[in-house]
Amino acid sequence: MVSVEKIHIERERTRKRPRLAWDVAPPSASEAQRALPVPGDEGFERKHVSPPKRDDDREGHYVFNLGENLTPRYKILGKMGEGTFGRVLECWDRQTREYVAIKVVRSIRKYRDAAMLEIDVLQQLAKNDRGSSRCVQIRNWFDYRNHICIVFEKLGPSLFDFLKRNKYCPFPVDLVREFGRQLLESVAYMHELRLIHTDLKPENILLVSSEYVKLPSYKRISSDEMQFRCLPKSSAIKLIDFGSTAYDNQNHSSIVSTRHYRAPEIILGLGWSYPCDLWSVGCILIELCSGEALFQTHENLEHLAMMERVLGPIPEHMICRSNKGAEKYFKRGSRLRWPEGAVSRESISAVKKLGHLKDIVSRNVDSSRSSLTELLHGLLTYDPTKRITARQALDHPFFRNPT
Ligand SMILES: Nc1ncnc2c1ncn2[C@@H]1O[C@H](COP(=O)(O)OP(=O)(O)OP(=O)(O)O)[C@@H](O)[C@H]1O
Repeated sequence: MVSVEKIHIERERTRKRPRLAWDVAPPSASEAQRALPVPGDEGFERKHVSPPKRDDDREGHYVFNLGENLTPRYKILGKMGEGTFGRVLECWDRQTREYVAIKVVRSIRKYRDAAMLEIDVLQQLAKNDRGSSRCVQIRNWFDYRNHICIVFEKLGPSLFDFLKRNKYCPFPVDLVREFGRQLLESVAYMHELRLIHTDLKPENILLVSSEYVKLPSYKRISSDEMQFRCLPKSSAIKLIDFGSTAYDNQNHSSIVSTRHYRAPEIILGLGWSYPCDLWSVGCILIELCSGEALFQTHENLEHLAMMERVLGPIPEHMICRSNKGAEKYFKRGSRLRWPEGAVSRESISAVKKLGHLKDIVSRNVDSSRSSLTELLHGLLTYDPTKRITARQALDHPFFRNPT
């Protein structure tokens, strides 16, 4: 069995291409159905023929045209996203008469194997779900022309898509609280099943609905030009992308997570477990409140320097245990080689620009400042053994006593 470790690619911040017109309403169900015969009809398969077999592109992606069939059952309506593993297509399911999102995995052995692991995780999540897991639901899967296809319920835009579309205007703190609560519920659910997501980030948190409202913004550029901001109509979210999910008892690859959301124990080579997801949640909550990623870096030493700027010194006991690769980031055993180890002046000023956690929160949040700061300190605790768990976080006053 090929593990996700083998296919793990250092996930530097490669922001996804924008989803295609996520805010444009899909064609109405009746419109899509009108053109389509009813499943089960005699000759159904003959009517909904698959296109002639074509070569995949150079990266092993399935080549398609809009309006074609992906097996006789699914009609391809559009492309919703793209990731390392494959492309996600919006399709019409002729059998269930619903829109679905189908991840068509690249026809490369390691991605096919990883997709089978993802299916296994998705089935575990579905089996134990009592309706409140807030993890995307798998509807079906099949192997089509050497591409593993995973059929999901169709969701809306990601929180990252939403922020981007809003020109990185932050979400109001009450909405961040709602997102945070649901995100932690899904993380708690996964951890109780002994699963670690390892790739939590705003791109992997999807709004359930694409509906939004457009409100005048309080910031006016000039007297005749009113700024607008969009807010989702519903705060319901679900977690996606279980392609990097690990079982607690499995052998782990040493590097996981997308760079900006990567916990210090991973960078220091100390090994990782459930707490790495909580670190990512901390980074995500700050990003939702401020509109931008907290640790905007592509490099380990700069990343650690940023952490020290926001959160204070890294505990000595963690530095002492760091692996050979991470030793070079420290001098005299326990002090960060900073700023002398910086690669550029820009890097030094990027670190300097960051403030303490408390100041970052104060700059971006009007109410619940102290309880949010306290929660974030719990999530962004360096020592993974002392970091709060998802259940403890859900019990925090930020969620229990909103002001
Ligand atoms: N159920 C869904 N409904 C709507 N859009 C979806 C759904 N699942 C995925 N998408 C879109 O497709 C994109 C890619 O999906 P996903 O992250 O699962 O792919 P991946 O290849 O595993 O990505 P990565 O490179 O991050 O591992 C998402 O960012 C999202 O925009």
